[in-house]
Amino acid sequence: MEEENLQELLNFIETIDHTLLKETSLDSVSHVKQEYDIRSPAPKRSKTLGIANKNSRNGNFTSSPSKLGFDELNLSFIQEFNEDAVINEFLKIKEIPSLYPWQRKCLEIVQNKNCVLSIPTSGGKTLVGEILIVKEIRLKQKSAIFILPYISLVHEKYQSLAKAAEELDFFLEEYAGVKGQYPPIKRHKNKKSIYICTIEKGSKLVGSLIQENRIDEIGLIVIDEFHMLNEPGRGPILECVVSKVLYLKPNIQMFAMSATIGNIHALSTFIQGITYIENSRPTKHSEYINIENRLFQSFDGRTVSEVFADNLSESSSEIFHACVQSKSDAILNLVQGNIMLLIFCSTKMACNNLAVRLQFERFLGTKEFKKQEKEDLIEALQEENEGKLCSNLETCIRYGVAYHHADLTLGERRLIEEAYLAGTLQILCCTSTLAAGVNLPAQRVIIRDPYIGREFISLNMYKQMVGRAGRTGLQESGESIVLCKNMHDFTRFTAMMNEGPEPITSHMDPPTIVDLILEVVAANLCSTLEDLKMLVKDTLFYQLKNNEDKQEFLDTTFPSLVNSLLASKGTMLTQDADGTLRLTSVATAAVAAGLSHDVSLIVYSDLLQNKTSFCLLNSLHMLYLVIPLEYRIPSDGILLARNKVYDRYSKFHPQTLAVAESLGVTENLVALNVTGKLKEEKKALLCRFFHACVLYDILNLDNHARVAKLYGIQNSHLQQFLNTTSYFASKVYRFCEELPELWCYKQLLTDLPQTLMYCRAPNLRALLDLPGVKIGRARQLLSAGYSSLELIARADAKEMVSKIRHLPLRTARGLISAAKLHFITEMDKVESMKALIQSLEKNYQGIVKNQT
Ligand SMILES: Nc1ncnc2c1ncn2[C@@H]1O[C@H](COP(=O)(O)OP(=O)(O)OP(=O)(O)O)[C@@H](O)[C@H]1O
Repeated sequence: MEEENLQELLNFIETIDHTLLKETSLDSVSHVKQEYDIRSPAPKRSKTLGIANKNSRNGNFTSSPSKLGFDELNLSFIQEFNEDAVINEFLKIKEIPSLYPWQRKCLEIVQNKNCVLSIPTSGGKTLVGEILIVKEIRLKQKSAIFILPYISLVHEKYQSLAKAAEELDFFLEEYAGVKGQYPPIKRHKNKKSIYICTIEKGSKLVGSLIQENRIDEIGLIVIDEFHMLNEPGRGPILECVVSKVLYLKPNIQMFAMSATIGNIHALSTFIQGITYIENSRPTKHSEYINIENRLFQSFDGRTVSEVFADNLSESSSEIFHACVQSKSDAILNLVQGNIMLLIFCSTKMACNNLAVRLQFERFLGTKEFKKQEKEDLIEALQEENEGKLCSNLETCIRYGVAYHHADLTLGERRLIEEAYLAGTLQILCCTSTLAAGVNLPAQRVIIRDPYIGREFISLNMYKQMVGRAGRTGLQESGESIVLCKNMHDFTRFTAMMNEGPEPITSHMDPPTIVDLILEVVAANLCSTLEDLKMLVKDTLFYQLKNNEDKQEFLDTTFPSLVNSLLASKGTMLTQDADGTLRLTSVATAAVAAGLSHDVSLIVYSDLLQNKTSFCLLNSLHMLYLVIPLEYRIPSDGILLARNKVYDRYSKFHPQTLAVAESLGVTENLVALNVTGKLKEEKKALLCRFFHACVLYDILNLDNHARVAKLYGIQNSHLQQFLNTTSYFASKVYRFCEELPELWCYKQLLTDLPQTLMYCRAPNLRALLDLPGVKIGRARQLLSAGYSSLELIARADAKEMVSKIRHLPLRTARGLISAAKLHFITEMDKVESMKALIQSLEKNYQGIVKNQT
């Protein structure tokens, strides 16, 4: 018993964030708690008061009679368990006056059922998901998982829920990028958590909870953007989450939200729930299409009718004038006035060119508007980028215009988004990345031409873009205009509208279904072929087949797929004599690391191969191991300029040259690379090696801009490369942890993921840990005196805004709440540790007593 406790204590101590312990003593934690209104954990709730328990899924939340006398009852406590009170409390925190009628109705109908909610973009669906989560935590005392498609949205959600978490006393746990622990930390004092996850992390989280028999800690899974099922990469992972939960049949409600989709009923059949469709939007949206000097309007989102001079409504007259009556380019007329405008362009280059062009069209007075705020933004952007800022962007900003696309770093994009929201910028020329990943509103949305790159726009993406027009709380109405350059585009576009939303398909075909098989065998959900067949029936992939194909799949395709996993010399699965399926050690490691089966095989053989010739002269070979697969292929990933690579090679330190030599990278090869006359295999070797060199230089030269210049890489691409590599390194590390034959790598890779993640500014690591804080903002915080999370948690939002240039009040409040939450989470760890120490002491005293 003592040994177990001791081990538990040691494990626990391992999980403690050492930086925090260094930074914050126990005393200072309690100090912050007393002085800065960090709530103590809620009193433990007595079961005798009839708090909903496991059986509450049937929708009955009646309290069982209290064993306490009336006098002892705390009335506010009872109110806390009243559904309306909980909703109102949450709405108050979110500063939302009341629910829309459809939201109230939806909450009534959904109750404990699985549901797919479909409503046009910005209709208010996320709020319904959030209320369900808060109800789950407050009324049913269960934790909840919130799955979102992008890291940026996870950060946004974290910040928007931080205040509620602080006031309503629950934990927010971030599962995105390198953040998130599996299985999750068991929280002390019965406090519940909202796990805010990306799709991949959410799937792993659910898997780990099933494996540890802890899945009943979760009462609700909310999935935003459910139509992501349609994405080849992440769709199958999302499908896996749902199928695992359905197969297990735990007491978990699933609430999936989506913009309008074609086969919504197929999706609600898939999650074994109801469909809730709402077609109204809280704000009015006028939808226009322009072709040459003609204007069309759609009133129902499907059909279009032409707008003529004699049937102009008040709202359409300005657009009509801009597109039809004026002789100049429609876009130039549409950008006049002081309105919030998003202009979607098909390429990054088109965004840049348009932004530059528009600045000349803006009337001179715009330069004076929010002049100081614009200068502050420029300074913040320079701070983000080691003092540099593209001169075009700088000039555009002075006219209230900016571009926004993937060539900007995440930090730059965030600063531009904040400036737009604060009204410092009025026009953003952006690519589709903004429509999918960020919640920015607009009074007018213009689609410059209906393409994304060279592809014709999809209806789903179009709806996402125009959904930004007219957001609740900001404007009463919004308008969108698609500018078609020729009749061909116009016909194609209107035909697409007419056809209506595309149906969702499943991408979980046989190669990807293997990962599901491995996951469920690892989690002990399925152990025989028959179990697996039952599970497969719970996939969308299976359900979308016709009856004949379903039978063929179950009888032939699927069994032979499982057999192939057994047949390949037991690489992934083995089978006992009684038919029980087991994972091989490599497959177990792949599941633990979150690597797909095919990638894990490549990584495994690569690691074994490198073991025999590992060069320890410096860290270059180690970095070479964790280069993500997409950066090992010359045509993918960041393209390193060939001549720059040669220059860099010629200046390498002899030790680096020795590592190169040991990996087969010779001077001859690098010279041949300049001519481009290399075999694919050799090109791949150089591509991987020089990507490792980029990392090596970043870690040693400590100047990102210089490294970017040395290799001819864009700063934003360099940052993306670092993030991806850091994430991949964390997977490789986890993979090695599971396999004894890879023990040496485990020691070598221990700190690498974190080092890569924070290498741009290791001194800012604590600040960068706050969701959504990028390097520029962290530097600003530091120079304004907010050098630690403790100082941020203590800060006053208004004072912070006055000290930091270009910091919206909303962002400051979010930062302070997030910092406080950090301390609340750390205090929980400390309290668990204290409880463990007390139990150890008690046991030890017992032993001493027995011995004497
Ligand atoms: N009942 C309400 N009253 C006032 N504002 C609301 C209400 N419901 C939602 N909102 C606000 O409307 C905006 C859009 O709401 P929400 O994010 O829930 O919509 P959504 O349908 O999820 O949008 P998207 O499709 O972009 O994800 C938010 O700013 C939200 O706070």
